[in-house]
Amino acid sequence: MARQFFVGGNFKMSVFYPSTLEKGQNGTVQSIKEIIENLNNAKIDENVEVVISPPTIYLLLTREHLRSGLEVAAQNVFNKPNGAFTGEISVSQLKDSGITWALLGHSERRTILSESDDFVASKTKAALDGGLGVILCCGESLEQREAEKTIEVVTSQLKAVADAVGKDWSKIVIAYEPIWAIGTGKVASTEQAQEVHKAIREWLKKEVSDEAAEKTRIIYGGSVNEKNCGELAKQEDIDGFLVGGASLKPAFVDIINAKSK
Ligand SMILES: O=C[C@H](O)COP(=O)(O)O
Repeated sequence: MARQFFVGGNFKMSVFYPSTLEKGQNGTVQSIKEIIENLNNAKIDENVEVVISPPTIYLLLTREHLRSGLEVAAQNVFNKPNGAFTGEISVSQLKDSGITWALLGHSERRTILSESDDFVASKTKAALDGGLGVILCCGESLEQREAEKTIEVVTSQLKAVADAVGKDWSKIVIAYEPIWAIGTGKVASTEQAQEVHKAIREWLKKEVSDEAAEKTRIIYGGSVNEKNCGELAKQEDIDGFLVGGASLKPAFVDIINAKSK
């Protein structure tokens, strides 16, 4: 069964857009409007599922201006339904605002904010229970890769989620993002990426179900750009991309259309 190609744009804290800003600045309301307008006017392959993830403060603005058919993801969500949790945002608040996805387990949150596998898993469960789709990130550090622990690290991150959510992975998209490739310009080779994606699919088959292995989209993230996306998109187990820096540039559209180029 063909899996629908999926491309996510993770803006992180930035809304940098080359035509409006100097590099290093975070961007403005005007910058995000410009990015959205570019996407709204672009010719996008209708077979691709596109989800963009702006900083929290711009979620509503993005949803309001982005054309229908393109979805919006929060870069985080809390694992409790309501209460006194300063600074957090709930699943129901996202749903109420028309935000249909959450991006969870990004390595920047795992490392800088010390999010554990179990915490990521509990947030994934809360998001799924509340009806959101989840882009679930996993990936190894350079040290772990050099110690040949890549598959062990990635599958243990995924196992924590399987323990929490069980067998229904229909609303999870797995983003494999080797930490050493994020924002470094060092993209994983097509062989390196395909090898890990294949191993993740085998893990899904063994630990979750045949159906999850067959249907779950496994996307690649880490220095994806308009030049390297074509070869990566041809790999059997690469079902799309999670794009950071390049999602803030007009060429993001070329990455979205990588499969049909
Ligand atoms: O979530 C996206 C990844 O961290 C990749 O970021 P990057 O494309 O800037 O390397």
